Amino acid sequence: MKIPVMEVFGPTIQGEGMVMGQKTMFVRTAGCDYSCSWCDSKFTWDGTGKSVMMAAGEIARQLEELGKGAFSHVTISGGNPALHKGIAELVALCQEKGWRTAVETQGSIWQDWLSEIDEVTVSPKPPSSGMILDYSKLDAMLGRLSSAQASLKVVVFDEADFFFAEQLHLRYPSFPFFLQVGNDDTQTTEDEKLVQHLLGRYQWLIDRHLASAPLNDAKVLPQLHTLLWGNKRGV
Ligand SMILES: C[S@@+](CC[C@H](N)C(=O)[O-])C[C@H]1O[C@@H](n2cnc3c(N)ncnc32)[C@H](O)[C@@H]1O
Ligand SMILES: Nc1nc2[nH]cc(C(=O)O)c2c(=O)[nH]1
Ligand code: SF4
Ligand SMILES: [Mg+2]
Repeated sequence: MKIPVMEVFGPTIQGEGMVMGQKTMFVRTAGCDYSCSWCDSKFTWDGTGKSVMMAAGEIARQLEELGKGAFSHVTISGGNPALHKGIAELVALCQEKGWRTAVETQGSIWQDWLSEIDEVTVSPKPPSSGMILDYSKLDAMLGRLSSAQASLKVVVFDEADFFFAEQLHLRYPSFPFFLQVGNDDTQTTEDEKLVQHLLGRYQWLIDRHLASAPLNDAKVLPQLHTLLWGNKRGV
């Protein structure tokens, strides 16, 4: 079963969440069941990007060509990769080749292949996104994943988002929990200004976190790739 692929890139470093700093390749699939107001990857679902239908074998070959043997980890992101059943074959192929796998998803759709992923980042969307979380779907997904394998990551832009994060962590206390700085200017090419602005937002999120008892065990992280390369695609 072919997979709609938006881009294959790397090696780069995982700039977010539970394995930040890990050298990894990226496979970015097309399509999303959400439409977050601040999505930094709108081109995967708003019609401005072009996807290609690829078989798992073709994707693996492209990863090998780009990675030139200097990688051992593949991250599948999107859009929502959990829209695509065909990713099962890609995951199996990565396992055969000895590559660890990670996925980025918002937690709205289950696929059996998620059980096979080494690091699943589930990123439920806070109020500022404009999306409404279906807790029953998230309960079901986290019920099928182990807390050694999965983590929760919440992007925070404001107080309401922070409160949402606190409630989420209280509901699922066994899963490692990450707060992530929201990028509110995903269009700008003025990297210096963006970095200064995002570091300010990081400072705000840290200060907010330090005062929050429910989030004592959470970790607060920026998007490292945005600090390094701004809003550039494919890094
Ligand atoms: C583009 S999404 C793709 C995967 C999946 N749809 C999801 O949202 O989890 C990858 C990650 O980027 C985060 N993200 C998207 N836009 C962002 C922004 N403007 N600032 C910070 N993080 C953002 C998402 O919350 C998610 O954790
Ligand atoms: N370097 C890097 N790290 C990332 N972590 C999550 C990403 C994503 O867009 O899903 C991403 C990305 O696009 N680039
Ligand atoms: S769920 Fe992820 S890819 Fe989909 S719109 Fe939201 S941030 Fe973008
Ligand atoms: Mg991204």
